[in-house]
Amino acid sequence: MEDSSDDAVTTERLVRPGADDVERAAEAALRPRRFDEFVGQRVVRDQLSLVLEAAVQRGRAPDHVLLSGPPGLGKTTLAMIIAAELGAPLRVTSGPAIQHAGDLAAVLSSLEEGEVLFLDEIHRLARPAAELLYVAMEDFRVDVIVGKGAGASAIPLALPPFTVVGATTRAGLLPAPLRDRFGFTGHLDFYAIDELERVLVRSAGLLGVELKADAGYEIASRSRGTPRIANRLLRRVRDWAQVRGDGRLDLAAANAALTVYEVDALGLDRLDRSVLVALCTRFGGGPVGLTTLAVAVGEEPETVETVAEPFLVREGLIGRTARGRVAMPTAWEHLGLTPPPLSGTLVF
Ligand SMILES: Nc1ncnc2c1ncn2[C@@H]1O[C@H](COP(=O)(O)OP(=O)(O)OP(=O)(O)O)[C@@H](O)[C@H]1O
Repeated sequence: MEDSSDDAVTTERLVRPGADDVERAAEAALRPRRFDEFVGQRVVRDQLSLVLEAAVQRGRAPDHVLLSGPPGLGKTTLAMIIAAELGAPLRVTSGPAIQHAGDLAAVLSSLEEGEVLFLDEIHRLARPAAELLYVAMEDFRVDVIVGKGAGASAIPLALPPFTVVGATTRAGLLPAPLRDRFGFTGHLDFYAIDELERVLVRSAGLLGVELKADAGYEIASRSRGTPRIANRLLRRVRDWAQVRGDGRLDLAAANAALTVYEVDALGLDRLDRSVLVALCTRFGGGPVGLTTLAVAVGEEPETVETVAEPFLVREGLIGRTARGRVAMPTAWEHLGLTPPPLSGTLVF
């Protein structure tokens, strides 16, 4: 299939895990529709398919499902697959989209029997909406408030059975009573390189391009364990091959394209590298405070902390200590620098 929604070229960083609406539209064409197309996450997939199959056999709506994990790993995709496997309609909304409990009451009271309600970023639901939701999940009822002030009264409205699929990047932020209403919780982990290679082969097929195995490996290893990033890099390599190359997605094209887009062998981009370079060359590997480090790279501390650091810490390139950020031995190695004699000694 040709990718007609071409294409979410954005000025944001290429290796960010999240996506805006434009990019989500481009992603839609590559989204797996059934479990057998969904690569990796074998444990969650097996457990979930059992939950669904059992519910289908009983002719009942399955337990509510909570999916947790970092952005871009397939939570929305799984929610869509759940609805497809159940043959049920899917309603999509998100915590931030629901401003008031009344908004959620309106959604809930219009659900059809068996419908799947996907609530993205469920941890961002305001407390009154969260309270309304867990009553609805447990008792299949919403209390509709009629009137105002002292004369207001609650009229219980029965709801047909439905299934909530909640997605969150921060499961720990969910109020305990809401978390307890989910009969099944699945945690999605970062993907291995060979799994991302499979994602890429599938996506290349859907985009109607041939991806050479070595190019697939190269793109996968720069994709930070995240299918969304893998697909995004694939689209940029395809651009390069079309405009500057001979159309083939081979290793040379992958390397050249990812050099143009400044995504290095580990999947670090310019911001990540400038943090590492500043830490190693200007502060001798640290420890250095976040604010000082941010000034050195010309960014806000929040940007360094939330955009660059999570991956650098996850990859063991930098460490956070009580006295500030430190470069780990792998950071020096990655930059091709020699650490000073005492660096790597952590003082916690
Ligand atoms: N297991 C997978 N197999 C194949 N493709 C995948 C898989 N997981 C995700 N993708 C691809 O990555 C893209 C992003 O996935 P998805 O939107 O489901 O992530 P998410 O976890 O919901 O992210 P967010 O938290 O930002 O909403 C999808 O469009 C899909 O094409």
